[in-house]
Amino acid sequence: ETVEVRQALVQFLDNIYPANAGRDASWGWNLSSDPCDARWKGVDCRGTSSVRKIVLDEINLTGILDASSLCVTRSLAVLSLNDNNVFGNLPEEISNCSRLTHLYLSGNNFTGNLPKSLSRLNNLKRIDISNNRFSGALPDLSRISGLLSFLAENNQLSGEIPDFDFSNLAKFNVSYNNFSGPVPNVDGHFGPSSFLGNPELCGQPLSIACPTPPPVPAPTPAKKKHSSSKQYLIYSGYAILALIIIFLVGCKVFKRKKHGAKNSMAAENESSKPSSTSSDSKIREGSRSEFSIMSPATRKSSSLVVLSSPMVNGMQFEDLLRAPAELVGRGKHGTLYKVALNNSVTLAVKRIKDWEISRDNFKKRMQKINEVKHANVLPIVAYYCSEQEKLLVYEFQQNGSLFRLLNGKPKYFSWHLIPHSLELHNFYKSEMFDWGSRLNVAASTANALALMHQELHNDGIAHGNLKSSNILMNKDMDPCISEYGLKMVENHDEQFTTQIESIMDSDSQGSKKIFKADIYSFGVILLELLTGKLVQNRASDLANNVLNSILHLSPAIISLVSFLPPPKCLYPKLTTTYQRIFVSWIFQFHNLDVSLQEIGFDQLLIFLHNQRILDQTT
Ligand SMILES: Nc1ncnc2c1ncn2[C@@H]1O[C@H](COP(=O)(O)OP(=O)(O)OP(=O)(O)O)[C@@H](O)[C@H]1O
Repeated sequence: ETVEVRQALVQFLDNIYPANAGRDASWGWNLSSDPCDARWKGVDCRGTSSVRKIVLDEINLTGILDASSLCVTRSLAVLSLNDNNVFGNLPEEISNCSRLTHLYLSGNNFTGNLPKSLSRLNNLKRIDISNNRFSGALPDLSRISGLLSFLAENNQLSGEIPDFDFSNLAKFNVSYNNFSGPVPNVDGHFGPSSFLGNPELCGQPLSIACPTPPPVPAPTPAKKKHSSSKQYLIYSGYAILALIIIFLVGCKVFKRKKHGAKNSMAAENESSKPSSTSSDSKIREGSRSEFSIMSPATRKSSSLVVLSSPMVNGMQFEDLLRAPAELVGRGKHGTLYKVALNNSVTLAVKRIKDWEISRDNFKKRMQKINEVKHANVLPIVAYYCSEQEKLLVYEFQQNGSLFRLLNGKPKYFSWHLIPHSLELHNFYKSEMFDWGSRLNVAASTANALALMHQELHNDGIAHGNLKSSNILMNKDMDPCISEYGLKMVENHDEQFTTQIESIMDSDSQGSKKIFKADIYSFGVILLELLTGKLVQNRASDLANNVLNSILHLSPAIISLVSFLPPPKCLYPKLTTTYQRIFVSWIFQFHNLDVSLQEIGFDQLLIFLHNQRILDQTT
């Protein structure tokens, strides 16, 4: 180890076990020896020259955990301090130990909140903080997609239990804390013993039923994130839809009263329409049927445009209004409802929020998008636009999204391409989302994106919000890009844009940025496809775990990714940058210490194969 690491480790031990507290000189842990060569007590370097494990269990440590010093040791994967008397907080700086896979702090006197930064340790597989005095809410550890165990019993933690991915957890225990609210859906994976001793916790698998929530009025934007309960979402979905329906039906009744029967559905027939604005005319020219739900005076501001689609041939707005609707989810840019029409067609209706776009521009935009067809882009079935409301209608895709595929509801597939460990590999083997399928998703999405970009470049319409939940799997399990063009460049958050600029050549201004943002986002999807891990916090995950390591890559290694489809079928700009990211990610992700310069391509493949990293592909 370097002198800097040695110094930092000595500092760490001085803080957690002060020299005057009776520590044994034979332990090493001094500046004159190397932690690996001299085998410092509790240090394991596993045949390499860098510290991988520090295990200091049951040795009466009586100080504080100095994470700033500890995490100078970048290679640290396992930290175990079980059954000591370590006190104070778990510091935010623990997130500097970015390769940490196992964190065992059970049986100490830790106090205070768990640091939010814990959720950035996305290599973590096992966390044990049981039998301490931690308090406050849990950070959102559901972001750590490879987590196998979370043990936090016998603390003073409070708030609601976040929605972990319980299907992936092998061990989970939060008993004897102060958690409140409903137990998240554990899908039968864990019994009551994991939750006992939290007096304000309710719902399955505990025997205390939760109070039934009263029907909730339409939530205001400020309230929207406060509920995590599925039931609440469903109720509020019904409430919102009921309000929309009442509003729209009210408008229709008003229109009928005022103008008599002649206006009621006359506009349904295109030929019978009165003259309208140029944009309305354009829409009719494009073989669409359009009908209004407002009085003629406001018709322009509130019409459902049904685009030509055999699936909903003859669908009328009333059909949409009458059909039962279910709230599927709330995204950053709106709410999605599943609407079942009575002719067994199921639609997805996206209600977009806070999009300040004029009615005409919205229509033109939808029209342009609709003109470009690609088998891997989900077509818009219909749209609706008024001052207050924008709705987009798509065919509902029963097979869910790529996000879901990768994040593992077993109903579909496992999220593991490259198994994190043998146990998980075997567990999920039967329903693997195989490498070939992933390449198909990557190539089809790239081709579709390339075409959309090419055709819509002059109009400045990029996707704007490309991510794995917007890649839907159609009935043949082929990917379809959904919600193309629903976000404009000015809506991008600053951090995201800065991140994009830092990795792309910075020749672009204004609307070009959003095309680059798509390419960046596509890279994120590739990473997720390759690793099976979510890249949720784009800025930090990518910066910390991926992009930094590109700098250390030997160009020869790039050829490793020859298992990708031929470059011509991928979007050309992706080939170099993302292949580099791919390879570096493999190394980062699996904590591999190999000298990239010294190892040849063939050897590398064998090495990765032996490490069970490429066993899907080689
Ligand atoms: N046409 C569709 N068929 C089936 N599921 C869909 C369809 N469109 C979206 N979904 C799914 O519904 C859920 C909610 O979608 P929504 O677009 O509202 O959220 P999001 O994609 O997470 O966020 P954002 O608002 O940023 O796009 C997501 O899981 C998404 O994959």
